[in-house]
Amino acid sequence: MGSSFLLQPSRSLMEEAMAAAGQSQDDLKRIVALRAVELVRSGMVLGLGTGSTAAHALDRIGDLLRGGDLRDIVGIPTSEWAAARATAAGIPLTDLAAHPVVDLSIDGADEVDPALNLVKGRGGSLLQEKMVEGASRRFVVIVDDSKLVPRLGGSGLAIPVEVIPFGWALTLRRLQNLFDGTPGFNLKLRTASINAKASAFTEKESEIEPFVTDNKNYIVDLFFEDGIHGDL
Ligand SMILES: O=C(CO)[C@H](O)[C@H](O)COP(=O)(O)O
Repeated sequence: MGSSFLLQPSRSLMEEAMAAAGQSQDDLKRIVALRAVELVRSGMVLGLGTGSTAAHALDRIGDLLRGGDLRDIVGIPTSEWAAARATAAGIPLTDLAAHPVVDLSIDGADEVDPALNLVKGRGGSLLQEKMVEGASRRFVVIVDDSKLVPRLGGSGLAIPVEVIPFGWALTLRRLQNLFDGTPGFNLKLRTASINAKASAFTEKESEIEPFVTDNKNYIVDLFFEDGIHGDL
C-alpha cells in the first residue's frame, strides 16, 4: 500500500461543528467525508469504502459527477453494500482485475491508534476493504473522534477476523492460543443476530447461525479488556 493517513474534522471544523447547536456525530462524519472528497480528481480510480462515514463520501462523489465537477471516475467497491450505495449515487464501478492500481481509497474505521494502525470491519466487510485499500496509492481514513484509541482494542469492542468456514472451530482455537494469558481476552464466532446486515434468518435461528460475509466467510470477534499491549 502507498501512503495512508487520517483525516478528522480539523480543529476549527470540529469546534465549529461542536459549537453549533444540534450537530450530531453524523454531521461530523459528513464534514470529514467531504474534506476527503476534496482530494478526488477527475480520471481517478477510487476505492469506495463501507459504512456510515464512507456513505457521505460516496454520496458526495455522486453529486460532483452529476454536477459535472468530476469526470471519468471509476470506483472499486469494498463490499456489496458499497457497490449498491455507489450505484445509487451514480458512480461507475470497476474491479481490481481491470484496475490493479487504485489512485485513492476513502474509508471509515472502527478504531485508530496513535501510529495510525486501524481496526476495520466491525460492519462485517473486511477482506475486500483490505484488498482494495492495500492496492491503493493513497488511503485516506475518515473518522470522528469517537474512533481514536490509545491502543487497538481499547474501545473494548470487537476486533474482527474473517475466517473461512472450513475448520473455523480450529481457527478459533488457534486465535485463542495466540492470545492465551492476555488478561481480559475473549473471542467468539459472530452470529447472524449480531450483524444487522444478516437479516435472512429469523430471530431464533439467527442465535445459532454464523454471520456470513460477502465472501461467504465467517467472522471471529476478538475482545480485549484493555486493548492489545505490545507489538501488533
Ligand atoms: O470497516 C468498516 C466496515 O466493515 C467501516 O469502515 C467501519 O466499521 C466504520 O464504519 P462507520 O463509518 O459506520 O462507523
